[in-house]
Amino acid sequence: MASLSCGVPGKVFCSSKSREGSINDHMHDRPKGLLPFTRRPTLESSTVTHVAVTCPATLPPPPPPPLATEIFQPDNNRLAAWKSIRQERWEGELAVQGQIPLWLSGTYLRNGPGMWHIENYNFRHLFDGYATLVGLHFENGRLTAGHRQLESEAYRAAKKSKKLCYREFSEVPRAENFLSYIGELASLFSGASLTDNANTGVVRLGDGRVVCLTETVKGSIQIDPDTLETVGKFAYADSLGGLIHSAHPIVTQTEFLTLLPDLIKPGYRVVRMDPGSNERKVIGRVDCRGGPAPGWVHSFPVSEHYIIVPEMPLRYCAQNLLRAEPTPLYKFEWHPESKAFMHVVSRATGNIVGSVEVPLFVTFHFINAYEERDERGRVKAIIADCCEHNADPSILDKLRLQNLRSFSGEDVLPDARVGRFTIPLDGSPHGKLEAALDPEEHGRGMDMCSINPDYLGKKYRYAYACGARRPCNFPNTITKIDFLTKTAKNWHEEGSVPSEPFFVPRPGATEEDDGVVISMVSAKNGEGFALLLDGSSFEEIARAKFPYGLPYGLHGCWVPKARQN
Ligand SMILES: CC(=O)/C=C/C=C(C)/C=C/C1=C(C)CCCC1(C)C
Ligand SMILES: CC(/C=C/C=O)=C\C=C\C=O
Ligand SMILES: [Fe+2]
Repeated sequence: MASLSCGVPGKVFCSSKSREGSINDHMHDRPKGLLPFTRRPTLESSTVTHVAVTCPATLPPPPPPPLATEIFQPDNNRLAAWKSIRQERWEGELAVQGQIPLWLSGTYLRNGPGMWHIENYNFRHLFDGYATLVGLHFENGRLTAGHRQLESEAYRAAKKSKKLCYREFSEVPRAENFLSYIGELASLFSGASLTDNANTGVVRLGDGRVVCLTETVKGSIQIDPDTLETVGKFAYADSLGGLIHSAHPIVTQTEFLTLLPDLIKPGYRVVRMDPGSNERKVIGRVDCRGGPAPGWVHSFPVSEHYIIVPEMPLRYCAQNLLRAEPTPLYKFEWHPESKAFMHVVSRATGNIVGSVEVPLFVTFHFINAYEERDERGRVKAIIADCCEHNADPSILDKLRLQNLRSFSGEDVLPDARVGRFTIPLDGSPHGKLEAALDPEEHGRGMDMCSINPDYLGKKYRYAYACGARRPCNFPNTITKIDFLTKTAKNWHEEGSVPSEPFFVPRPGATEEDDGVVISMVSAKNGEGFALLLDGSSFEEIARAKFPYGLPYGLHGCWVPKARQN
C-alpha cells in the first residue's frame, strides 16, 4: 500500500486504491554497479483516486528495507531530494515544533520538478521533472500543508501514453521513424513539441491570479493557491508570439515585466503586462552585441527606473535545440569570444540608456539591482547582483540527476560567488564584475536567492540564498548575506538539502530583515520538513515535519491571507 497518512489528525487525501510499484531497475542514468535508490510506484500506480477522509494519528510506514543486493549508502540513499514524489497529492495539518509567529498569515507556494520518471524511464536532468507544487498554509500559529502535481498537457500526455510526448529541458521524445522526425522538426519551430511543464516557479500577479511558469511561453499555467488545483492555461492575449521567455518575470502589485529572447534576429524584447490583463506590450528592444544567438536569460534584474538586460556568453543554440541527445550544455553553447554585456533600458521610454561590456559570467539568478547617484542626484551607475558561477557553465551539467544522486563525499560543487556588476551610465564602454563579499563566507556556494520584496530595485542590505558546507555536490546551507558588513550567517544540518530560502516581511516592519525565512528541507534520514528562520537572528524558530520526504523544489511565492471585511 503506497498511500500516505498524516502525522497528526486532520483532513487528508488518502488513496483509496494503490499498489506498490515495481522496482525501477532500468535507470539509464544510474552509475554502473549501483542499484535503485528507492522503491516507488510507477506513474500509473500513483494516479490514484483520492477521497477526503479523516485519518487517525498514524505515522507513515517506514521506507522499505533495502533489497539484499542493494548497496546501502546510509548517507546518500535516504535523501528524498532527488527522488520522484510518490503520490499525486496529499494534504494535512503538520505538527509544529517551535513557534510560528502569529502575524504569519497566508500561503507559501513552492514549485519545482518533483517527478523525474515515466514508468520505468528516468529523466536525466533536475530541470526535466514534472512540476510538483507544495503549499504551506499558515494561520494562527498553525500549519496545514500539501502537495499536488501540476496538470500540464505534458504531464497528462505522459500519464496517458506512458511515454514522453513533449520536449523537456534535456529530454526529447523519440522519433519513431524518419517521417515522424521531420514532423517533429516542424513542430519544434511551431512550438507544438515544446513542453508546457511549468516546473520552475510560481508567481502571484497583482490581480491575485497565481501562475506557474517555466521558460516556454506555453508553460504558463494558472493554479488555485488554496487547493493547488490546476485552473488552466494562462493564455497571453496579444500577438507577440515567441516561444520562450525568462523563467523569472519581475512581478509586483502593479506590473509583470519579462524578456522575450529573439532567436531569429538575436536580441530581446522587453515586455510589460498590467494586473487584470493577459496582454503583454513591448516597451523596448535590445539587440545583442555579440554571438550568433541571444544569451540565456533565466532571470534579469530591475532598478527603480531601469530594466537591466543581461547578455551572457552562454547562448541559446539552434543546433542543440534540434539534437535528440543532449550536449554537456544542453540547449546552450558557451561563446567566450562573443563577450558579455549588460544593457540598461529606461522603464519610462524603452530607450537603451547604457550598454557596456562586462567580464564573462554565468548566472541563473539575479538577486537585485539599484541605482547609484552622484552628488547632483543624477544616476551615475546601476549596481546589479547575481549568483555567479565564476564564468563556468559546467554547473549546468552538475545538475544532472545522476550527479546529484551519487554524492560520494567528494567536494564536486563548483565555486560560486555573489557577483556584483557596476554598470556606468556615463558612456564608459566597460562595466565591472566583482565578488560582493568573500565567497568563503558562504562556503563558495551561491544560488537560489531571495530578498525582502519591499527592497526590489532599491539599495538593500540583505539577501538570502543557498550556500555550501564543503564537501558537497549541491548547495546545502541557507545563508544570510549582509552586504554592509560583507559577512554571512549560515544554517546547516548535516546531509540535508534546503530549498530556496524565501523571505516574508513582518507587516509593519521598519527593519529590512524583520520577518521570517521559509525553506523546505529534504533531510538526510529521508524525511522532509518546513523550516522557519528568524530573518534577523537567523535562528530557527519553527519546523514542521511532513509525513513523507520532500523532493527538491525551485522557486516560491507568498500569497497573503485575504483580509476579511
Ligand atoms: C527548471 C528550470 O529552471 C528551467 C527549465 C527550462 C526549460 C524547461 C527549458 C526548455 C527549453 C526547451 C524545451 C526548448 C527551447 C529551449 C529551452 C527554453 C531551453
Ligand atoms: C539549483 C540551481 C543551481 C544550483 C547551483 O549551485 C539552479 C536552479 C535554476 C533554476 O531555477
Ligand atoms: Fe530559477
